[in-house]
Amino acid sequence: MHNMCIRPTPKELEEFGTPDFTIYNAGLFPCNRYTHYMTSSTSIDINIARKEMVILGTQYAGEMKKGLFGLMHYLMPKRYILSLHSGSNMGKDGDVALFFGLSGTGKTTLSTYQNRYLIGDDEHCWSENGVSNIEGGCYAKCVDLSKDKEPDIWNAIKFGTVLENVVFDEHTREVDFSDKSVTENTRAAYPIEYIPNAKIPCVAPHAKNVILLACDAFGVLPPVSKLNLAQTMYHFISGYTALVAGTEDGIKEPQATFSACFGAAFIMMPPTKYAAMLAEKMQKHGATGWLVNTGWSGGSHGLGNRIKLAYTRKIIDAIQSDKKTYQDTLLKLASLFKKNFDGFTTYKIGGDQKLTEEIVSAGPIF
Ligand SMILES: Nc1ncnc2c1ncn2[C@@H]1O[C@H](COP(=O)(O)OP(=O)(O)O)[C@@H](O)[C@H]1O
Ligand SMILES: C=C(OP(=O)(O)O)C(=O)O
Repeated sequence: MHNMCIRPTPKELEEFGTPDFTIYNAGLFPCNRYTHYMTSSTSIDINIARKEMVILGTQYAGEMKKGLFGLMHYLMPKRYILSLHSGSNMGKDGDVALFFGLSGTGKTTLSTYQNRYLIGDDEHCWSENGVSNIEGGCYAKCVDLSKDKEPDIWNAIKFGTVLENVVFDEHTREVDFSDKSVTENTRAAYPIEYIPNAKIPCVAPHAKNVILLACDAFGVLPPVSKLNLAQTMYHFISGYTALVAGTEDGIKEPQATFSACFGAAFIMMPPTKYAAMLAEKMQKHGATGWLVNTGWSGGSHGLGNRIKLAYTRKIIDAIQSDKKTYQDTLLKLASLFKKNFDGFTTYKIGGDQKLTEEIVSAGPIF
């Protein structure tokens, strides 16, 4: 957990005073499952008034960071700051992208990219001043991690990184990232500065692209869709993905799920409150919404394949590429179509003029 927090300097520690919030983690000690409403031997309890969180019956580091994230979803909107379950990165020109998505949809993988500055992989705030990371580190899934596909995450696994639930050879200490015998949810927790192009401090201007990630297991969602503001809100409030084997226990086959604001477990107020704040910020700062499918194509899970990471990266590159060149080329080609078709508009196609008009209007509209 220390790795994933913003660590105070020795000077700041001297003047630290009383903590704002205290986590009591007794992960080895189970909760009493016979307590009213308790469904397992694991419990995570937050008392906002007492500013305390108690964790029982789980040693998963994710509960600490995500527990505090829930708290931020309560505290930040009260200060008119929007809390976001998203990754974020920034291009060389200062263009910021947010990657919303449920666990396993690609927030960490896609925000960590050698061509762009990493702001953070999971928990952000969007205020009047721009986007900022809540955390000081990343929590990457490392099941089947490979140097070729995710070089930055691979290289971040060095002295000082904590590997959780991985299996390794006790003699050589070599990790087998393909071994899922403890769980599929193997993790690497590292300070954000272990990613070479992380932007420190992790603050950035307002977002230009809001990318909603969905890992669709039905194979019907297009790889990418451009959304207008209303569509962005629709998908933000819906929070669709397929749960894949990984973070949540008991998921063997992908299952469709909807989790409001891509974080139903963390939000403390009605989803529409966060959606209204997001809409206002997107409008004010001219951000464009996108829905990117990082799941299956060519058929549902079992028939088709998961879209290759390299293709998703190219799609996201294209979203953020020079839109002016694209627009100019589009207009050029559209005018060639128009010029060519002008020759046909003097003919009557079919029985009456109506059909001709319909056909002409089916061409490019400027
Ligand atoms: N097309 C794809 N886009 C993004 N991730 C993919 C893709 N195909 C496979 N993956 C894998 O899916 C996982 C995504 O996990 P992660 O980035 O940690 O998600 P999140 O941060 O949203 O929980 C990684 O293991 C990644 O290698
Ligand atoms: C840490 C978590 O988030 P993510 O899987 O999105 O990294 C989690 O959901 O347990």
